[in-house]
Amino acid sequence: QDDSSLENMVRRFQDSMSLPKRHKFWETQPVGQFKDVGDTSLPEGPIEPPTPLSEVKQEPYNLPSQYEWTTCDMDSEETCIEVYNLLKNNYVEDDENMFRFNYSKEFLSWALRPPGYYKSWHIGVRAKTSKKLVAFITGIPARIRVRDEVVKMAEINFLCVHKKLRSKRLAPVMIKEVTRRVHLENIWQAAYTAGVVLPTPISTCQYWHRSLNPKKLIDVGFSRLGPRMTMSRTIKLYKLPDQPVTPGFRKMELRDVPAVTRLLRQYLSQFVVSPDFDENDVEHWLLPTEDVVDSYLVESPKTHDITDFCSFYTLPSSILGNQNYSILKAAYSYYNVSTKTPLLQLMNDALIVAKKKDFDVFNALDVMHNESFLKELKFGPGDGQLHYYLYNYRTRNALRASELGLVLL
Ligand SMILES: CCCCCCCCCCCCCC(=O)SCCNC(=O)CCNC(=O)[C@H](O)C(C)(C)COP(=O)(O)OP(=O)(O)OC[C@H]1O[C@@H](n2cnc3c(N)ncnc32)[C@H](O)[C@@H]1OP(=O)(O)O
Ligand SMILES: CNCCCN(C)c1ncc(F)c(N2CC(C(=O)NCc3cnc4ccccn34)C2)n1
Repeated sequence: QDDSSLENMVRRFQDSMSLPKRHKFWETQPVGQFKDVGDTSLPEGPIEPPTPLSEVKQEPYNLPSQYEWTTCDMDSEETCIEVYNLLKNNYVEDDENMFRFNYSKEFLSWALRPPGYYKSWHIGVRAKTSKKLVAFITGIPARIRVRDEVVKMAEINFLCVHKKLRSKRLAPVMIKEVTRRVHLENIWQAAYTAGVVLPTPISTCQYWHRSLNPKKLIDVGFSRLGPRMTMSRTIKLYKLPDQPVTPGFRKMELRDVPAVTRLLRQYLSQFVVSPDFDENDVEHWLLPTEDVVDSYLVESPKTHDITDFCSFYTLPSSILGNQNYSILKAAYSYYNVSTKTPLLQLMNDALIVAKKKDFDVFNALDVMHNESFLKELKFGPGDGQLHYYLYNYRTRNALRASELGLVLL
């Protein structure tokens, strides 16, 4: 029996005995370790000091002999298609394998090319003979504030190993390689989220879903008909007005970038962890891009001040094995700011425009002030939890979801 299947047997046994899980890789990494949880003597901040650049490993980590590293040029349409197809067929699924994320090519191109991005952080693994892309991991640079410290970090995402190459310990090699390439740019911290528990979350959030097309959601098994509910009663329950109700509610435009940046920076300063966006970042991340990100603002009809902002990104899921539908069109709440319009009303307008754009469901995490509108706007709690992590940065203790002002894609 090769090592990995023995490893899997051991893991299944451990799980069945609910023994504390070993994290052979993560226990070697500068991350909060489970054994240290609650030890308030450990200071908040970097866990390890930077290494002198001359001491950073210059050559890539070793892969199994039949594979080779490749840098994925996301400016190339051909490479974008390869990355899109790898993720479409092998990326995150729900626990019942009914859905799989289907990030679009345009979305991936947007998500991976923010101001100051490094091509070398878009890392692929190919089979040497077929040249087939079989694994992927990405980093993008971000300035993340933790309390009063603004830290240059890498946001790590899109870790994916082809289904046929799972449980071969390829993921740790991918992670070490992206870590090495980030170190070469003199960056020593990272931020990432995952649906799985690893050493050690800085916070854990709950997903909430607001039905926009309840008939389709029930048909595909995303939701179930409530007790004592008929389909027509359910459709009526989730019905929304045809137009937003807030006077001055309109799409964001390029000319709004300075005002939206001021509004967002001020609003995000109240959270313990948040991005430190400048105007270039706001232009990239929040200017509307068709089928990728939508953003709206409220311009006071009287003063023409910009007083509120809301945004959501487009992340469809493939529906695995349903006769009538193949795609679930989902909107994910992104960054929202309310200073004059009640957040409840602002988010209801976001639901209205999302329904108008034919989204089936509007998802939101219970981060920032989202808790204040979720139940009232008829969101239901989801099955997935999202765990937030920092690499080589300890936080004093775990944060409440409402202390998080960071949304990763
Ligand atoms: C300074 C710069 C630092 C930059 C780096 C910062 C860290 C970035 C970290 C990455 C942030 C990613 C953010 C996202 O993209 S989250 C989305 C992750 N992708 C998916 O879930 C897609 C579907 N699944 C797969 O493609 C594979 O199952 C993956 C690739 C996830 C694991 O492949 P496989 O199933 O074939 O396993 P293995 O035998 O190779 O390796 C097993 C080891 O890998 C650990 N593992 C499993 N899942 C994850 C996970 N999601 N994050 C971190 N570690 C993970 C696991 O605990 C075990 O280690 P240990 O428990 O024994 O210790
Ligand atoms: C590193 N990037 C983190 C974000 C990845 N994101 C968006 C994510 N990570 C874990 C989740 F648990 C999750 N959920 C959204 C909720 C949901 O919609 N659950 C039903 C469902 C529909 N389609 C899919 C596809 C995959 C998993 C669940 N799915 C649960 N989202």
